[in-house]
Amino acid sequence: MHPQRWGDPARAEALPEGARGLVELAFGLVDSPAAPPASPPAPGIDVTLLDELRARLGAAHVLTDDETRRLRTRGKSTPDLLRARGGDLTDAPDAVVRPGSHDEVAAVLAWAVEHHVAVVPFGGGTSVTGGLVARREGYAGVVSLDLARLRRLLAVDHTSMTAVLEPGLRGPEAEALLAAQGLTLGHHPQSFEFATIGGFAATRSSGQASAGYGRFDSLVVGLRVATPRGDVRLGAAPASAAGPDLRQLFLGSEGAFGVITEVTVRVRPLPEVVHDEGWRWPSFDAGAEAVRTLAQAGLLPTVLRLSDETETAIGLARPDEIGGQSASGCLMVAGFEGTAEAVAARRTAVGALLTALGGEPAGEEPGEAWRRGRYDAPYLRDAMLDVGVLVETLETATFWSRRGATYAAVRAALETALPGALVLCHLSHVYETGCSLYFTVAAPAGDAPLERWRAAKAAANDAIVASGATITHHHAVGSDHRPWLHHEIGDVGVSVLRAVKADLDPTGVLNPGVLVP
Ligand SMILES: Cc1cc2nc3c(=O)[nH]c(=O)nc-3n(C[C@H](O)[C@H](O)[C@H](O)COP(=O)(O)OP(=O)(O)OC[C@H]3O[C@@H](n4cnc5c(N)ncnc54)[C@H](O)[C@@H]3O)c2cc1C
Repeated sequence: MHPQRWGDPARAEALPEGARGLVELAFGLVDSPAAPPASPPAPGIDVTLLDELRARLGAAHVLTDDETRRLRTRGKSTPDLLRARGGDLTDAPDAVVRPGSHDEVAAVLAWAVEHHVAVVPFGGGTSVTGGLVARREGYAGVVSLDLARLRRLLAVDHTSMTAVLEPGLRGPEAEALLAAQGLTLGHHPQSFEFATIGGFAATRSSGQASAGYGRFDSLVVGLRVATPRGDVRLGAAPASAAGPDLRQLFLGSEGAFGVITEVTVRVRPLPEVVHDEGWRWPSFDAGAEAVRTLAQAGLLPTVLRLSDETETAIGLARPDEIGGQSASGCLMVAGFEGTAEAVAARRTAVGALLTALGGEPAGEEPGEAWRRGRYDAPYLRDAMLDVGVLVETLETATFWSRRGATYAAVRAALETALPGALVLCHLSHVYETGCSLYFTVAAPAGDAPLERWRAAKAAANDAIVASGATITHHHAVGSDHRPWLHHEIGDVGVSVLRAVKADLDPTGVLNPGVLVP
């Protein structure tokens, strides 16, 4: 991972020529290169404490060099990138520890409790909500607990169609191990190439094919978690009436309740056929009604996303990448995966319903173009930052009856806070009862981009909670959304979270300042 940009350093690129003209027209171009990579502050932890850990894990797995710590500093939100580009590494951990087993994770937690050191579980480092920035005050130091050595496929049950994965496996690594067994997990968030199995579980991630495969939390059937109070194993059966489902306490717990060391997931056969296609709608409202109808008819494709008018127009301005012939209306992408027979049957049924609802088929190219470029947008964000354009995303979910009001309220909040901004939205992650709304914002970065974005994001968060929607559908709470969580779960909900935290992590060493208000 690049320390100041998204993804593979070899793929860092300047803004493509076609997009450059568009950006210049909309915002102007201001050359804004990143500062040369800075050194993090010297480790602020007593070195003799680290020697204890070295004796347990081996010296090679307790690291304090600048490069290793730089790569474990914060996540990959635009504010994180802006701070890294400006040379601000003040949140760097004092050390990076890399346990190689569940027992070594437990040993690190015992050490942290004994010496009151804050521990930040680290998967792929792709958090966009400040999930990797622990509060430092009052602690003897902060260590990043990197799960990169825990990356095995531990077991496969072909009869029950489950697999046990270690948390440090990145998306492609997990898929490759499963593919060798003829299986797939089907979880493809945009951060797929770098994010990990443990991170997906700890944030309740949702992938681009969630309509067909389900959100990550719905794929999890079992968990093993190391907590400062001991080991927890959950998921004895596919379903259970043995009280509240405690797996749900750890899904989305963002490293604040324990470290997830094994994840048992539901798996599916590798699809025989993958087919993508586009549909055009006269308006976002018309397309959204069609999506609702599909969801409520039980006729969802595997992938389903609908861009609003602005996102469609921007996408269509670069037809080589997103596809389509007309800049008007809204583009829907539908993807189908499965056996040849199942895909054919579903395509026929979905196509008939969409046609009856007024959709116009746009052929395969828009869908195929989306699939080709589905992991590329984050690289474009860096290229935009290089020319002085602030780009960031945010997301929420709401019930169908409030979709229009939430969309309008968030859009208005962003446009008011950032005059001249382009606000794009797509609808994805669809349910019978509602959907998520995913916004992309582009605006001139100006002199104080961090402060301007924070104000805009706060306005959007206020609009989200005022409209009764969730503060996050899949990016998690982290430290960024924490001030808004009580609006969603109320005083009693907050005190339940605090009670769980106090019981599992009585000295508060796990990710302090993240999730729990
Ligand atoms: C460009 C980009 C695109 C993205 N697209 C999507 C998307 O499509 N869908 C989506 O859901 N999210 C998306 N995200 C957000 C992010 O990728 C997800 O939240 C992802 O699940 C984080 O996984 P990770 O392994 O990188 O976790 P990290 O960022 O390393 O950690 C995230 C949080 O989980 C905790 N954690 C990590 N591993 C463990 C563990 N084993 N046990 C306990 N706690 C742990 C961390 O302490 C932290 O609080 C995107 C982010 C970026 C930057």
